[in-house]
Amino acid sequence: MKKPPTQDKTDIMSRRTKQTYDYGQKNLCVLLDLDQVLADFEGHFITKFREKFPDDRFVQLDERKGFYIKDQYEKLDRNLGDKVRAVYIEKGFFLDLPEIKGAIPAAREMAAMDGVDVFICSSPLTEYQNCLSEKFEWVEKHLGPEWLDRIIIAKDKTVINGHILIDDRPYINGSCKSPAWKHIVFTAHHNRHVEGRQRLDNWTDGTWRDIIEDFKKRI
Ligand SMILES: Cc1cn([C@H]2C[C@H](O)[C@@H](COP(=O)(O)O)O2)c(=O)[nH]c1=O
Ligand SMILES: [Mg+2]
Repeated sequence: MKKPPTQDKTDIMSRRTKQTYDYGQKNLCVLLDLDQVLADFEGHFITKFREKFPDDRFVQLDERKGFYIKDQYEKLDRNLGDKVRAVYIEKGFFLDLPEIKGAIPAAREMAAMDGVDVFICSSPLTEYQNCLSEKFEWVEKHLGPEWLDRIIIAKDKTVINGHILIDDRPYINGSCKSPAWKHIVFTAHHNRHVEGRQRLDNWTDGTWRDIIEDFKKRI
């Protein structure tokens, strides 16, 4: 465990987070996914897909099943895969994602809680050219520049340290078979068929506070 700083309060790391030092107390480290937890990827996708390809078939949100939109559209028509991809690799797609209702005030309140550190943990598209910088821009625009230091970009979230990961992707696999975090599934249309998981259904009914308080007692 890191030793407490001697006197230098300008140390960059101590400004970034309520840093955990070895004072005998620990902060709860919460990892928040971005797409479909803070930002409405699926809703925005349908809007843009229908604008761009008005004559094509599409999947209503309440018929979504499975994480990858592309896979489900390809089952409808195998030519739709490239069109799906064209929608979310387009410049501006990630920047223009609307907020998930209540997510921004909840993230701010969570980050201000005593004994809690919050990070945004997001996977980029392999076609990163627009997506990567726009994720940073989105966070700056919706949460503010001070959150830029809290962004973790990782293709493989299993290697990231933290106590909780709130993420809509129901199965998060990677090279670490026993990730440090407990996965709380953030409910989305595509994952509502998945059973037997601890969930957070929304940011608006206040249940997120109970989850955080519960985990604070456990660390
Ligand atoms: C639904 C869906 C998502 N993606 C991409 C979009 C994002 O870059 C990541 C999701 O990242 P997260 O950190 O797990 O939220 O996956 C995609 O390529 N195709 C899809 O259908
Ligand atoms: Mg997600």
